[in-house]
Amino acid sequence: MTTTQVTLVQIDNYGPWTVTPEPRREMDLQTLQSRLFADIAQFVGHRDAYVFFTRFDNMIAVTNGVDDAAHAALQESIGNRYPVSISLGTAVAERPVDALTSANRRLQTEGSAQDEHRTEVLAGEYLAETTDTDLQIAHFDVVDVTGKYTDQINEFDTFINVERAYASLMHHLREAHGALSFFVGGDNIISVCPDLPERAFTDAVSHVESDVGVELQVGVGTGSSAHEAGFTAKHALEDCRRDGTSVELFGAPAIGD
Ligand SMILES: Nc1nc2c(ncn2[C@@H]2O[C@H](COP(=O)(O)OP(=O)(O)OP(=O)(O)O)[C@@H](O)[C@H]2O)c(=O)[nH]1
Repeated sequence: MTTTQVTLVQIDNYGPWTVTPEPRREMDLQTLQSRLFADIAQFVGHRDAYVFFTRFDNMIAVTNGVDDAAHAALQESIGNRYPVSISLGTAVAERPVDALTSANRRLQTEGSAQDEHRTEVLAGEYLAETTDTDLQIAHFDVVDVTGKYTDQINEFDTFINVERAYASLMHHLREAHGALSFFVGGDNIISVCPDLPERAFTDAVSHVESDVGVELQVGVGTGSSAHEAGFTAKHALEDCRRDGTSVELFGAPAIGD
């Protein structure tokens, strides 16, 4: 059984800030958002956690093994260095979407994302201990994106194909299994999953191919932290590339072995 600790990162009262005293230059907002993401990624990455940029004003992190003191330190450091502050809600559940919903609710019950008095909320629960099977992470990518898209058609049309595959996959895994999937650049999608069998990934790949005509491959890993699960998933994806298979589970014997 998986146990996912999710942290919702929300910039406090960001909407009003972006237009006060008048609308701010868009590239200044983009710079702030991407630097904030980079800072948070570096902070949690050093603790073997993952963070995904999602909408940038809200980011979703998988923080198994990261305790309340570390969350408080991150919040304090951002507050000291940025013109905005962040609130953090954390929760633990078997299914990633359930952990996120609980984490989110902790902030929602404290007030609105656009309430100037609701700032630097730090509310949550943290895993007391971790085990090697707490997290299952799947790393998907498009089979031969370079040959089929990048070297053939213009960048925007390549982007449309990758985004359509992402939309199809994220909906399918969210509805069927309560998994959370994130586009992470290039042709890569990382899914934080509950404990799923190989069949679920075969079905997901088939679903995307029949839905939007994009062929995916996926490596699946497990671990006590997002880094550990994600890193084994990357190795499993290398097995797909080497063997021409569409699904590989790290450590599972290959069919025919
Ligand atoms: N975030 C992330 N991006 C990656 C990773 N590996 C590759 N990419 C991105 O994906 C793009 C395409 O690389 P590949 O997936 O290796 O290329 P491909 O042509 O699809 O080749 P195959 O995956 O072997 O079918 C690269 O330009 C990178 O932007 C990774 O591990 N993480």
